[in-house]
Amino acid sequence: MGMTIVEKILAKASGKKEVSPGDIVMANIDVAMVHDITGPLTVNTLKEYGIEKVWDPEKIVILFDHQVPADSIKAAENHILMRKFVKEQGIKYFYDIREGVCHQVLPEKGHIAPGEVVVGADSHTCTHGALGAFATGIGSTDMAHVFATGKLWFKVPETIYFNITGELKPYVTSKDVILSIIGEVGVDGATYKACQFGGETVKKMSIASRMTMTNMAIEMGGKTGIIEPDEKTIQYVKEAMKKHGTERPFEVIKGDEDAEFAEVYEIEADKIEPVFACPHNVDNVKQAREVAGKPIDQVFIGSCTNGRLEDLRMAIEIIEKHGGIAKGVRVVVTPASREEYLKALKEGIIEKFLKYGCVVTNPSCSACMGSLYGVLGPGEVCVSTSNRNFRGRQGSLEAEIYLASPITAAACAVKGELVDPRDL
Ligand SMILES: CC(C)[C@H](C(=O)O)[C@@H](O)C(=O)O
Ligand code: SF4
Repeated sequence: MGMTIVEKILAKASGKKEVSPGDIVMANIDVAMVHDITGPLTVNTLKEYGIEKVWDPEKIVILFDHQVPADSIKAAENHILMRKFVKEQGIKYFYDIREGVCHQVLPEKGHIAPGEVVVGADSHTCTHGALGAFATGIGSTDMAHVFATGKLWFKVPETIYFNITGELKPYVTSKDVILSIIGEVGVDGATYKACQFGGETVKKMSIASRMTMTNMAIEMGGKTGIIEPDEKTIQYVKEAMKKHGTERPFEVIKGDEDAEFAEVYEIEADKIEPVFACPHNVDNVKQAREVAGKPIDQVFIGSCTNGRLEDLRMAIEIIEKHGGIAKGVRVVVTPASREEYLKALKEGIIEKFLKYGCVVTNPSCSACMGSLYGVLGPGEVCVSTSNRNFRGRQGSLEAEIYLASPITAAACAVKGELVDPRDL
């Protein structure tokens, strides 16, 4: 019997010819990432166990993105601890406060390649599956095991295949596709399963749009999200490696023709409409027209889900076309990384956001998780391009968050209320 892409990657990483769902394997890790929030616990756990040297200082990536620049004494202390660790261990790839959100920075700097096993102490590590890697979020203490040994055990997950075909309608993006899928599957419908996205619609998508989809696999319980690598993937990965001096050989792994899936969903792209994930769960998905008309206070455009250049471009186009944002609405824009910020700056996008009265922040997680900027007060309503709308995610437990695409979010900023972008 054939194997899926995930089974093949895990078989290779654990030195086996074949694996099946449910098998327990000990896999070699290619890339291990921690950030400023999860790193300190990993480091302290290593210390507790008396581990003096990490297994490979070139395979660990340490990055500060959640509280940057430090937003409290505690955050500054975490940064100090991690910088010291980086020095002591000779960690080769360390990105201090300036580079942006880990799930954008790792791919753009060439740290992710097809066929690799990537673990990150962050739940949205599944994003990297967009490049054909097996990538999953793990806890800080599991990460200490990885730092010490370079290995981690996995139960080989079953795979759900989402076959997406047909043309997306105007104003409908990959975010509407993934939100619609989560609405159908439910927040725990894919628990411990690999969510594989394929079909002609996915093939046509940019790498950025694909990342938006794999990013949210965890929001339906998925162990990972993954897309088989194609020419676009290989070109993206090679260019990123070349630009940043991270070149290394990699193997393009794809699933077998006769691979077996636990479930197959047939998704017709042309039936998908602009949607919102309504408070307070990601699977509470409604068509934009069903909830239109509700006044909003804030719009957040950014995050590892939708803070890339194409997202910023889509958003500013809508705002510009309609001559600006509604009075009384705050719009917070956070490019996902310094590189994406610079590209947007060069294209004049940042200048336009500023001209229309949006607040543009440094690349970070801040507004996405309500830590430093863009915190919501009781009763406030926010449209966010991020991936979570849980109670209290961006501040007050009494605030409401509606998740949407950058096009829909921008349309809401223009109108000052929830709206379907086609009805502006
Ligand atoms: C702070 C971090 C551990 C967390 C995660 O793992 O996802 C954050 O990135 C988030 O999106 O809520
Ligand atoms: S941008 Fe948001 S979802 Fe992504 S890693 Fe940061 S806090 Fe988590």
